[in-house]
Amino acid sequence: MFRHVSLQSSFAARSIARNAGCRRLASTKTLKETLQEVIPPKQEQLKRLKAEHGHTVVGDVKVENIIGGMRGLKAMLWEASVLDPIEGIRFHGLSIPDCQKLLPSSPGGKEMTAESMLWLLMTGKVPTPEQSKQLSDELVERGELPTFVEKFLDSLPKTLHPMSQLSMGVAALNHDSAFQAAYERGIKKPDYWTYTLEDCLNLVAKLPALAARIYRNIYHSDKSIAPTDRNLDLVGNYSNKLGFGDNQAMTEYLRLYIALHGDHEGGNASAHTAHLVGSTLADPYLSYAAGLNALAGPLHGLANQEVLRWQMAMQKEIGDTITHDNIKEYLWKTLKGGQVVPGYGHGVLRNPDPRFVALLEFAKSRPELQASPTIQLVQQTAEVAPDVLKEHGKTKNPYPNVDAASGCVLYHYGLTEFKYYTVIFGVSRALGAVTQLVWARALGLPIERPKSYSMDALEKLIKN
Ligand SMILES: CC(=O)SCCNC(=O)CCNC(=O)[C@H](O)C(C)(C)COP(=O)(O)OP(=O)(O)OC[C@H]1O[C@@H](n2cnc3c(N)ncnc32)[C@H](O)[C@@H]1OP(=O)(O)O
Ligand SMILES: O=C([O-])CC(=O)C(=O)O
Repeated sequence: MFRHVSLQSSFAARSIARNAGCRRLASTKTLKETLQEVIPPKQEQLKRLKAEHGHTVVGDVKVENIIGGMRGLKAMLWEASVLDPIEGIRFHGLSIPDCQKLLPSSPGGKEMTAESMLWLLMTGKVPTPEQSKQLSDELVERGELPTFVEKFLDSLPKTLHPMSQLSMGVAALNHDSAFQAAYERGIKKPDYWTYTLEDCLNLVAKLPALAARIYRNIYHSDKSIAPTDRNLDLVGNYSNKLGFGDNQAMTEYLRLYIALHGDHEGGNASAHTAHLVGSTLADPYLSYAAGLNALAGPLHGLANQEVLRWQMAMQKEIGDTITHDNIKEYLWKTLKGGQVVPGYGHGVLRNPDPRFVALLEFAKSRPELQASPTIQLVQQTAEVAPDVLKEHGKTKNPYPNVDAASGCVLYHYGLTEFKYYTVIFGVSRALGAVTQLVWARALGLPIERPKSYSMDALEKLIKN
């Protein structure tokens, strides 16, 4: 069903893969040193594009784009990943299986680490295991929360949604923003990116402690949180702090989940929001807090919570004997009730989401997950829903997206509080959002300000 990989992206992937082989032997440069190396040629590329092609037309703007949520408009610069409607996401040209093969894992594990994905997104290069480990060590050093943020989180009511708590906690971290302080001192534009990088690394480093504290506060009233283990990677510590550190399979799943959800080009609502807010030179904490608020919508990241809620309701109604026919009936009931089927459809993808495929492959590789009724229901639903959605006739993409699968493994391993699931997505999506913030400042991108029209003004424009 998958279209052949485009020549350009397979060429990029082969060349990154070849270079990865060389670099593994050679480079011990830090992330910042690597960025100092890769930023100048990109700045030159942007200058060239502006000078030579500033007026080249690459698409039309139709009225349907304007009234259809800007769907299909080629209107943003985003370096780290590009989404193909059929084959899905590529990170600097690398597909998900490429990344699984090439990106370093943690000692004793098989899944790529968040640090190695962050390195790839930021630099376009595959890190050596030493570089990935060195970035882990750097993040561990930066990972403690300010005491006032801990107290602030502890004071919030348990009934406040975990995503609201995450967004408020991230916004509060701006108390110590290096970018904001430097801006107030009066730095020059070419220096913006280094202070932005400083904030971005601090943000990524502190997210596990922040997100785990929210989980423990809401769902485990004893408030005990594991201390940071300096030998572990970012996700190893996150899993520990959540209380799942003794479950190696769960920790590996979290590594895969967090690497895969890291970036999905620029136009998705969370990434775009963080980019838009960042374009005003609001610091990375405020920018990403805004992105998290977009992620908390049920048509976007919150869908992973909705999938489990919907699936539980289906299980309750159907009972123990689940067949394709009664799943089909439940799907029709949902659609006829005027609701969307969570975990299906997509703004850009027109094929099953390769992230959904990768997460289900993980489940298929472990016997205890294969036997899980929750995971079996996800698989059975994915066998039935596309035909129902095609017959329903509205959805442009009747196939499962990542949210259809992401929660079921968490649920099986005992993280059953599904209102928390989007927080894990929020820990992950920071990887792509902060990468763009660093690059937007390094490239000197301007404040975002598209032109809008009223319907009357649009009609006038059409007549003219
Ligand atoms: C990580 C992520 O954000 S992945 C997406 C997570 N979201 C979900 O899973 C929620 C369910 N899916 C949806 O609501 C949509 O498919 C979206 C929001 C993801 C994409 O929206 P769009 O780009 O507008 O989709 P599309 O162009 O196919 O929509 C056409 C129609 O089909 C409907 N439709 C799309 N997906 C579904 C679905 N899963 N179930 C029922 N109807 C759907 C739309 O609501 C729309 O109806 P309308 O004409 O009455 O307004
Ligand atoms: O790309 C989108 O619009 C939604 C999505 O899958 C993501 O952000 O991961």
